[in-house]
Amino acid sequence: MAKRRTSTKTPLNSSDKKPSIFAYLKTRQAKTILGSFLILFSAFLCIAFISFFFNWQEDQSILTEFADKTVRSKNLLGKIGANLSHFFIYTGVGIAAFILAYQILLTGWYILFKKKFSSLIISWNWSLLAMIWISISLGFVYNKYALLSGVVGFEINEFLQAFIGKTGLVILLTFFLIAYLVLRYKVTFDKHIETLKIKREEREARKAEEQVLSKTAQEIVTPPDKTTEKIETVPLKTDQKEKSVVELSLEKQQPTISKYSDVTAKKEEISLNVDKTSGPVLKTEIPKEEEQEVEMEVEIDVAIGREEEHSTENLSNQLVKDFGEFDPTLELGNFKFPTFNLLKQYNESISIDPEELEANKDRIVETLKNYKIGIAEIKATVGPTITLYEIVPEAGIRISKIKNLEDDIALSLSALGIRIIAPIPGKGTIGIEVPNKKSTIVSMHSVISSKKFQESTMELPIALGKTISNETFVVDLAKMPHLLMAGATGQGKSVGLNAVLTSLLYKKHPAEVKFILVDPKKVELTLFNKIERHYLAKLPDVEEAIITDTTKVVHTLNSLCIEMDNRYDLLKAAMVRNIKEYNVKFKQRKLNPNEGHQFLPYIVLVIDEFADLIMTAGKEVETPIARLAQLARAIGIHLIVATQRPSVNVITGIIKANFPARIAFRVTSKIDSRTILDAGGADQLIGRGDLLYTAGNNLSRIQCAFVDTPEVEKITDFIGSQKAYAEAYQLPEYVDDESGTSLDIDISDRDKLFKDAAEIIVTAQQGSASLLQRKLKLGYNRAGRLIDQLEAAGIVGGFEGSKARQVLVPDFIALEQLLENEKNQ
Ligand SMILES: Nc1ncnc2c1ncn2[C@@H]1O[C@H](COP(=O)(O)OP(=O)(O)OP(=O)(O)O)[C@@H](O)[C@H]1O
Repeated sequence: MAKRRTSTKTPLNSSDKKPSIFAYLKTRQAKTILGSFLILFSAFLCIAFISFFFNWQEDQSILTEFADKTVRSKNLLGKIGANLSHFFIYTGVGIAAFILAYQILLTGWYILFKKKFSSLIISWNWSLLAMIWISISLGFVYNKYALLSGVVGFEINEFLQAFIGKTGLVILLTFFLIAYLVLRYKVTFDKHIETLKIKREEREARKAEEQVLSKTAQEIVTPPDKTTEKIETVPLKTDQKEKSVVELSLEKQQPTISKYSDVTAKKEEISLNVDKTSGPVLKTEIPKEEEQEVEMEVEIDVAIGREEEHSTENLSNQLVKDFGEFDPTLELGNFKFPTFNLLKQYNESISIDPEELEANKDRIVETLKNYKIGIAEIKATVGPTITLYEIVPEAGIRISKIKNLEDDIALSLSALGIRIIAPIPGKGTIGIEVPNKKSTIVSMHSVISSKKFQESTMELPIALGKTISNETFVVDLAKMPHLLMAGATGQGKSVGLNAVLTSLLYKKHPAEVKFILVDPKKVELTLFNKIERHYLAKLPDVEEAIITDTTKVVHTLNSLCIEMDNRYDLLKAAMVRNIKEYNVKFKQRKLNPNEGHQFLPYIVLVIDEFADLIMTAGKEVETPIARLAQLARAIGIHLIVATQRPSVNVITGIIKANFPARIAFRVTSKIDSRTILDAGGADQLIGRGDLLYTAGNNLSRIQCAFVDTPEVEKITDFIGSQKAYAEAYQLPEYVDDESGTSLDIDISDRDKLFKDAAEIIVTAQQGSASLLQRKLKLGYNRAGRLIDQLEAAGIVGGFEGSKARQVLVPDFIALEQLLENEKNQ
């Protein structure tokens, strides 16, 4: 039985293995060689053809003696020229063979200058038809000269005349000529009549214009005392008149300057109305700028022509112009983000107790003195729960010496949670973190309302809490790209998870992010049920969006893998590298939704109590998690995995390797700290949200923001009360081995679209459900069922993991036979 999976295989893969000769033929060099060859070959043919017309009779006798060196041909291009010409002209299509030479020249030109081949193919088709028509027509008109029509034209002529007679042949040839002109050059009778009409109107307009011009010229030329009658009665030819206007106006323009300007004004008017044929009359008079204007008009026409080539680009631009960029939030356009007042505010001003600071400083200095470590300088930075004492040791003191004294210093300060950082990276000082006697709560309100968070442009910003210097600490989950959270029970893990989710709820629209929540403890994340139709994603036909059951977790993880494969297919089709670029392209309407493209929300999978899952499901959970962790970053699937038990059999090597971002709350042993962070330190935290964060390099000590259950409830109520989507975001269906459909599917039980599906699969030679989904516009379930039925019928092979199934039927005929045989059984 088979799992239904979406394939990631594409036809492109096959092209990777093409022999290198094909790859070489696509190179510029090969194209230059081929293009040049064809152009020269066309010249060769032309010369041979022309020479053939003069020497064909003499050369006819030597055609059979091709191999004989002593026999010479009269053709300029020798025996090859004579033979080729004989073949194409005499036995071929006669004089029309020149069209062939022209087409070869055109092909060479197209190859050389990278033109589109589609128009070349059209040109070839038309040329072949023209060659046959010309050859038949010439055969009909000059049937005595076989050279003009060639044997082809002559024979077809004879044949047609025997059936339809001479008159019939004339009618037939005329019909083909009309059809050719109409189809190829779009010539129609009404168009022709219209052109004639326009031409007549133009002629009349020109006459009128000439009359105006000659009249005006006469006004300038003829002194007031002269009569105009004489000039009017002398009929002049158009060009004569043009000349006279030009010459006269140049000579005699001085006396009446005002009139001259009148003339130019009139001429300008005319120039706007008359057609291009009247251009020359005015050209000598038009000032240079006006000429440029006329030229510019032509250039504009050319530019429009060029734009049409980029039709997809234009279409998307046009769509964006007409409808604006695609707005994924439009369906929930009135959605309101939760307000700050839903979050509690605490007194968060850090109280500095100078006595405490002084006492701690004295103790540190004294302890170090006991070990003969002198201090040159000491500086304190007071944070919400911790104060950092930065020490600059006296010259000559080895840092490793201080590092080794960590436990002794902690003992003499008699305080829990002391951590020594020697040296502080990038600072050259040694840090000693000492917990404050009175810690300050870092509220979610303070971090969410901070400028840093509000103004962040991150994809998935998370306000984790505050640093030791009381700065809000914001990180991007999209960059992490997965997060591992661990800590002993009661140290603030659940609060931390809520802080992460709250951050995203305050910053991301339901269209932009979806959560998959796995909560084996069944109590921690239940509040998020209220925002199921806004923010949650779930498997189809599953009631509860929050997953508590191990089997469902396995199904969901595998379904996420399918979603991942699907998304990679979409990214590949869109030719982008990641979800961000994909969504930008989609918003710009450059991706067609009819081809399966859609706006992709980020998916955040949160697993609370990962240890529990690993204990019950082991590899079944670990494998898809590892796969997702390795591959899902580019397509916007991010994992947050939390566990109480940070032992190596829970946080295995493969998982750790793919979770570079880690958060450690307080743990009970150094070993646990090492398991989580690959470093000590988490065992020295003070709990209650005190955490160490690493993204693969430095450790940062953060006080996690505190958000309690009533606050989360208020936020989810606020969101839940707003208009939601019809249903939660649907993940692809996953059918595992046990629940898979039987392969003995009865022929009568087959889907209506079975035959269509079989034809699609056989044509594409690719057995994938997603192909059927796209082509037949089906849901995943139905496409999956069809694939099962195709497998049962022996049309596609079995399930092969992430690869597309093999197609077992090579072509249509074999498919027809197979289906026919089935019916007869
Ligand atoms: N950031 C914080 N600031 C202040 N107090 C906190 C913070 N985080 C947790 N606490 C305190 O610690 C208690 C336990 O926190 P939380 O429930 O998150 O622990 P946990 O690690 O999830 O425990 P478990 O694993 O048993 O669920 C909270 O009830 C709260 O009083």
